[in-house]
Parts: sequence; C-alpha cells; structure tokens
Amino acid sequence: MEFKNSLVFAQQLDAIDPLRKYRNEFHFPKVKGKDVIYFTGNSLGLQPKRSQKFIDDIMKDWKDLAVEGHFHAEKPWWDYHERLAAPLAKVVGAKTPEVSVMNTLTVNLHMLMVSFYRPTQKRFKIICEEKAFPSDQYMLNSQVQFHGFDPDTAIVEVKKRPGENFWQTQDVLDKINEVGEELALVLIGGVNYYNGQVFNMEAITRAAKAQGAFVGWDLAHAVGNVGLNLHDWGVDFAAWCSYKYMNSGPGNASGIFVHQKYLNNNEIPRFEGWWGTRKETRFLMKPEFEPMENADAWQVSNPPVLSLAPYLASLEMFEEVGMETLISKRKLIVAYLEFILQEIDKETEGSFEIITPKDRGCQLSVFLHGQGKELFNYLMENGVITDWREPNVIRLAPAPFYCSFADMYNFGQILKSGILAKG
Ligand SMILES: Cc1ncc(COP(=O)(O)O)c(C=O)c1O
Ligand SMILES: Nc1ccccc1C(=O)C[C@H](N)C(=O)O
Repeated sequence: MEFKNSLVFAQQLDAIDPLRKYRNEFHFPKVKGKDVIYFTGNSLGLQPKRSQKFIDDIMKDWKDLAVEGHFHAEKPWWDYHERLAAPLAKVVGAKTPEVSVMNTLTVNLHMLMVSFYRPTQKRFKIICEEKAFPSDQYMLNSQVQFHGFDPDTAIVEVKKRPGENFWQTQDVLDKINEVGEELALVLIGGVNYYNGQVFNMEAITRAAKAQGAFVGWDLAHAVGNVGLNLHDWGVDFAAWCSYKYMNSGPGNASGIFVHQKYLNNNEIPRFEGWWGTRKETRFLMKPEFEPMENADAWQVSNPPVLSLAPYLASLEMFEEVGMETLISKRKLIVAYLEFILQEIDKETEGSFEIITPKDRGCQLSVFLHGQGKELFNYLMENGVITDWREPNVIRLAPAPFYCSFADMYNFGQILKSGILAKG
C-alpha cells in the first residue's frame, strides 16, 4: 500500500479499520482537555472501560456474600483463575492446561527456575541476551548464586555486533552450539523491551533443545503483541505480565506456560502451596500434595481475585477480536508510523534514527540525534505520551486496540513542530 502523509489519508485508514470501535472501549488520559496520543501500551496498557464492572462484581459479592463468595459468587473465587486459561492459551499458542495465572512476572520466573534451572557441575550455563530487562538480570544472577555458581561464568550473554542495534539470530544459535553440553537453560525476552526486536523464538528453542537444554521465554513485551505458538515450538516454560498489551492494570497478575510434557510429571520439582494441589481434595486439608493436572500445579496461594477481574475483562476483548486481527492492524499501523517518521526525518534533515529492526512487533524505538529530553518533554506537554530510555531513546508503541492512524499523523505534526522549535 502506498502511504500518504495526510490527515485525510490517515482518516481513510481509520474508516476501514476493523478495530475502530474498540477505541471507545478504553479510557484515555487527557492533556489540555483532549485525549492523548498514547504510545506507552508497551509499558502500561490503557484501562478498558469494562474492567470496572468486573471489579465491581467482586466487591459486591464480597459485600453481600463475604466468605460464601469463595464458592457461591456468580463467578466463584476459588476457581476464578481457571476462567482465564482458555482465552490466554489462544493468545500464546498453548493448550489450555498449559496456562495458568498467578503472582507477578519476576516472581513467576523465579518459581519456574525452581523447576527448569537445575544446574549440575557439568551443565550449569544460562544464555540470555545482553542488557536484558534489569529485573531479568537480577533474577538470573540471584538464581545462579543461589545454586552456588558464579554469574560471570554461568551467565553467557549474546551480544549485538559492533555498530548494530539488534541481535542476529545466527549469533544466538552459534552461542547455543558453542556452549553445547554446558548449557542448562536459554532464557531471553521474546520481544526486547529496549529496541522492540522480536527474537526468532522457534529457531532458538529448537537449537537449545537440540543441545539438551531447557528453554524459557520472558514474554512481557510479546504477549498480546506478536504471534506465539509456544506449544508447537516446544518451549519448556514462559511467563509474562498482563499490564502492557494485555491491558489488565498496573502491576497486575502474570501468566505462565508450562509445556504439556511436564504436567503430571513427578520428575519436575516445584515450590508448592495449597492452590496447586488437586481441587477435589484440597479442602480435606490432608498432608499429601497431589498436583493439579494442569499448570495450576504451580499455583501456590489462593489467587487475588480483585486483580484477576480486570485481566478477565481484558481477555474477553481478546476473545472477541482474536490475535490475527490485532496483528494485522498492528503491522499496518507500525508501518504507517514508520512512514510518518521517515517523512519527518527527511523534512528535519536526519534528526533521528529508528533502531528497531524489521523483526518487530508493536514498538519502534527512536534514537534522537542531538535532541534531548526537551523534545520528549515537548511531546508530553503536547499530549503525546511516549517514554524515555537512557541515553537518548524514545519508544513508540501504537497498540492496535486503541491507537488510530490519525493519531500517527497528528503525532508526526507535533514531532515536527517540536524539532523545528528547538532548531
Ligand atoms: C522483559 C521484562 N521483564 C520483567 C519485567 C518486570 O516485571 P514485574 O515487575 O511485573 O516482575 C518487565 C516489566 O516491568 C519486563 O518488561
Ligand atoms: N511495571 C512498571 C512499573 C513502573 C515503571 C515501569 C514499569 C514497566 O513495566 C516498564 C516496562 N517493563 C518497560 O519495558 O519499560
């Protein structure tokens, strides 16, 4: 499609957008009385209007039923989390029993490391990407130390090539083969938080499995954003947060994936709690732990239903729309944003550079040449919500659920005036 840098053209794209009615399903913050142009769905997704009712229902059941709500609410709390598994399984390409919702992301990565990082003197190394999200680095370092190994030798980072802003798949594969029999685990962010790159999860998983290692993915920036096929790819485990593209609210519950082959499998160690034991006998309060037959075996505590409620509301919308529609709009709107950026870059004589590679999801990361935080501040003051990452990068993620093509055009105009104002 040939794009045009005009409002009329952007509005034409909006008119044929199958997701256009969903924009009104979200609350937009306002700046100077106008809805903002929201580019930070990769950090915190907007609030779906319908999430309020899901929370209110629980507050009402708690008010009216108190403890009876566990079993007698319209959506009983004791198995409330089970409602999330089937719609989530579709989002991540899993079988329903492979998915559960619990805790928060870094906590879940730790819990899954209990099962999937069991180093021996011979096989103890972990491959990850250089400059992984800091929480993942802290998680990996502390796990390695917990097992008595030295992070400097046990953690092997795949680096970008000099002068390049992205990782080459071949370099990840080569590193896997080089570490070979010492490789215990590969754990990488499926979509990188900084440059927006989508890793070739299928090829990397295959290569790591061929070396006899476990493979886990941190899908914080991938879930609800890119196509995932965790079961068929043979991924061992994955975890994600729900507050970015999944729009479930700040700090909200995390999802996990555990491959079917580890369900009902006594070889796999876990840290256990009462919500992981079979629900049929849970309230007999017996000393024996009998694991649930699905990924709920990894559940520890009774789930925080007030935070699962907005996640369920959001999943209802993913069910209605489906990942395919979201992905095709996402591809189009990101391509349009890229086009708008390129046009502005020409007009302002090379004032920035897109560092996101072609293997990308929703996010374009833009390196600002000679423009500093003032430009970022100018955007924010003019109703464009982006985020700033040191040293000089703004990240733009036009979430397909609620961003419009007109937003992209209008953003371009604001960006141009910001750059020109600074001169
Ligand atoms: C890749 C990645 N890993 C981990 C986290 C941390 O998540 P949480 O604070 O929910 O544990 C985030 C986002 O905050 C992230 O983007
Ligand atoms: N949960 C947060 C709480 C406070 C500030 C940022 C976050 C983020 O999620 C950051 C995000 N992971 C990122 O890719 O920058």
